[in-house]
Amino acid sequence: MNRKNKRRPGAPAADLSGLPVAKNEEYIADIVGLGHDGEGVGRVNGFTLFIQGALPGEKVRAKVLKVKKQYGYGKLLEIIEASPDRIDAPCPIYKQCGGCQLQHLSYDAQLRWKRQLVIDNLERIGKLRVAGAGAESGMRAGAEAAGVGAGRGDAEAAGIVVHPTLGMSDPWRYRNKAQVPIGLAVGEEGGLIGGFYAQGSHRIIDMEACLIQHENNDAVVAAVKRIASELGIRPYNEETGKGLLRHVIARYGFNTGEIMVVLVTNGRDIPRRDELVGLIREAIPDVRSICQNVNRQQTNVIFGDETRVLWGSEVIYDTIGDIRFAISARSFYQVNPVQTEVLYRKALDYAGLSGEEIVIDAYCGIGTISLFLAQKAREVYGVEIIPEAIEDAKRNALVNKIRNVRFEVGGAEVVIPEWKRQGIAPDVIVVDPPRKGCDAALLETILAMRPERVVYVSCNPSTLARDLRVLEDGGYRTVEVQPVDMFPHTVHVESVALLVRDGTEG
Ligand SMILES: C[S@@+](CC[C@H](N)C(=O)[O-])C[C@H]1O[C@@H](n2cnc3c(N)ncnc32)[C@H](O)[C@@H]1O
Repeated sequence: MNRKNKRRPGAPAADLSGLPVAKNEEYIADIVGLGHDGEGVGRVNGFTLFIQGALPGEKVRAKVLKVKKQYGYGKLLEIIEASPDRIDAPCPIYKQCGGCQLQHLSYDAQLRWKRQLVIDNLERIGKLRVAGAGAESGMRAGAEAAGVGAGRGDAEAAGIVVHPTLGMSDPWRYRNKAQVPIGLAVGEEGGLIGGFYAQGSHRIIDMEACLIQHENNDAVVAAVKRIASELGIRPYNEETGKGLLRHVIARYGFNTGEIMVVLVTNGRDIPRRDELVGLIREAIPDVRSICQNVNRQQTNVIFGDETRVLWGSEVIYDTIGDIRFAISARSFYQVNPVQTEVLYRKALDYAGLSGEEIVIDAYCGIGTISLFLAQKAREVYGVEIIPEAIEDAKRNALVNKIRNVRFEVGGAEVVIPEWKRQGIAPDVIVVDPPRKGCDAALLETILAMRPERVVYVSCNPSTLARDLRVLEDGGYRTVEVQPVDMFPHTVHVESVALLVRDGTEG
């Protein structure tokens, strides 16, 4: 269900009379599911009300804030019957901060919900049949719980096996990267604040500690805020486009202890730059790299195109398994290193390599999955759109003495068709696209190349489901999907899917 539909200018307002709820009135709602943004999906006299903070299985009292023809939004006023899965969120700023959405749900229930979200998307968007897909009790996601657009499930075979989500034994302090917008403290001359944007807004909530962030990243952000304030560095103002410091990015190598600090600035000149660098080095002894990224655009995009080293190395290193990775300022590197290893091992397992295969790793970033696969394949080809990431990937191959890999910069949808023209015939294609999923031209090329297996690593179950449908229609069968909890306490779900070409064994 598209909850963002806007009325066309000039179109008549929807007739909301006769609906079972009215704006500003209070109702008792039964919560029957959890929506994609972690909100409770309530039912009031058959009408759907999305209520932030309510959990499946609960009975709540809510005030209606907004009504549309098919659904509305309510504010949680009282929990009349609480879910056994409800817990007290440990973070003191959980309610203001938009970073986590599920801290009030027990971790075990979060894992169950994430699996259900994957199943719901496969069924509803992909029209795929999932083996034994009875909903986890009370864990249906938004549209499904509301009974809108339910899936047909028209795949032939027994259905896709969706495994229980692989969670963390300690799901806190797992992030290796903090990306913090900087603003001006209200009423305090010159003081800088930095934290998260409040949910659904661009209002910065100042934050000293984030419970899903590694402690070192908290310390780096706090130090940079303090030092920049002392040196009189002005924060960037989104509305006026004035001011200098936009974001502070802290990256921490969990297995090496190396730290990178990136200052994203609205211009090249940093006043008292040498003092700034000296004070950061003094405050953070394990820092290995201090970089500046220049972004003069009035945009939500964090990074600009120009990055330069202010001090130290242009990369930091980290390890996953026994492979060492160089990571530069703008390169994508999975944020949860513990679960990354779990994810990559599953991708490797699904690739089913014997040492003889030609493999393509599309959207390869700094070559993390490529290098994992190369240890078990004849040759791996990686493609990635960010040039610095490919430089990192090449360096990573050299550092790890892995020679059977070839990396190329460019859009996967452009480079892979070119590889096809050159006669490269992969046995396995691994894709790990951004949230928007695979480009249609890439899916077409995969179908034309006819690899035996496709391994699809996804951070967005809805685009995963959409793309699996295309691959299924083109002669592939989705065998299994493994959700991996890379982002505990948030609504984000990572999964890895195995597809085999029709007529081959899964
Ligand atoms: C989810 S990340 C995966 C990276 C890598 N596989 C990993 O696990 O670290 C997606 C990557 O796709 C890259 N990307 C985005 N659009 C692309 C495109 N059209 N072609 C190739 N790479 C692209 C991004 O820069 C990013 O590095």
